[in-house]
Amino acid sequence: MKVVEINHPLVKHKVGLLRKDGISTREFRQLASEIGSLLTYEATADLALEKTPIQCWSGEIMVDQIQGKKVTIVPILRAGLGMLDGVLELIPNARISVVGMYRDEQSLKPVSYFQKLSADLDQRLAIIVDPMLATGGSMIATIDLLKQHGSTHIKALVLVAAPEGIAALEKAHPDIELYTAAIDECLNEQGYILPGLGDAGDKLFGTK
Ligand SMILES: O=P(O)(O)OC[C@H]1O[C@H](OP(=O)(O)OP(=O)(O)O)[C@H](O)[C@@H]1O
Ligand SMILES: O=c1cc[nH]c(=O)[nH]1
Ligand SMILES: [Mg+2]
Repeated sequence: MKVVEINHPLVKHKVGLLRKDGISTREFRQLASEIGSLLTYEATADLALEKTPIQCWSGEIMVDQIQGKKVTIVPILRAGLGMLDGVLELIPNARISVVGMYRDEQSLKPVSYFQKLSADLDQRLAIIVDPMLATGGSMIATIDLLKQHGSTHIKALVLVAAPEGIAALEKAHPDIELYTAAIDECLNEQGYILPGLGDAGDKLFGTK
C-alpha cells in the first residue's frame, strides 16, 4: 500500500493547531477543511490528463483536461463531512458517495447505517475522506463496500493515522493509497489515537 505522510510546512502547522485542547468548533472545522484541500492537492498529483480542443481567443488550441469520468468523493459520516468542503474547493465538479459508519464504543467494530453511492463506480477514482484512521475498521469496511460496488481505484485521505490502523488497512487493501497529514504514536485502551485529536466528530459537530 502506498502511504504518504504529507510533510508540507502548511500541513504540519495546521495539524499542530488542530491538536490544541479547547479548540473552538469553528477553528477545528476551518482547519479540517483546509487540510482536506492540501491532502487533495497531493493525492491528485498523478491524475491522467488528455488533450482537448478548445476555442481560445487566438484560435483553436489543445488544452489539458483530466481524463475520464468525474471523481467521486466519499465522506464517511459524520466526521468525514468536515473535510468535504476542502476537497470540493479543488474538485468542485466531483460526485459524492455518502457512507454512514460509526464505531461501536465497546467492540470498536464499525457499524454501517447509510449508503448512497455514485453510479459507475468502476469508472471513477474514489477519494474517501475521514479525519481519523484509528483501528482502521471504518475505513476497511468502507473500502469493502466500494469494491463490492465496482471501485478499483481508491485513495483515502485522513488527518491523523495510527500505526495500528495503517497496518490493518495495508493487510486488508494493499492496492489503495493512503494520504495522511500525520502518523501518530499509538492507540489508547479505548481505541483513541495518541496524541491524536480526541473525538473528531464531536469537535466538528459541537456534540458532547
Ligand atoms: O479506525 P476506526 O477505529 O474505525 O475509528 C475511526 C472512526 O471513528 C470516527 O468516527 P465515529 O465512529 O466517532 O463516528 P462519527 O464520525 O459519527 O463521530 C472517525 O471519524 C472514523 O470514522
Ligand atoms: O482518536 C480517535 C479515534 C476514533 N475516532 C476519533 O474521533 N478519534
Ligand atoms: Mg465520533
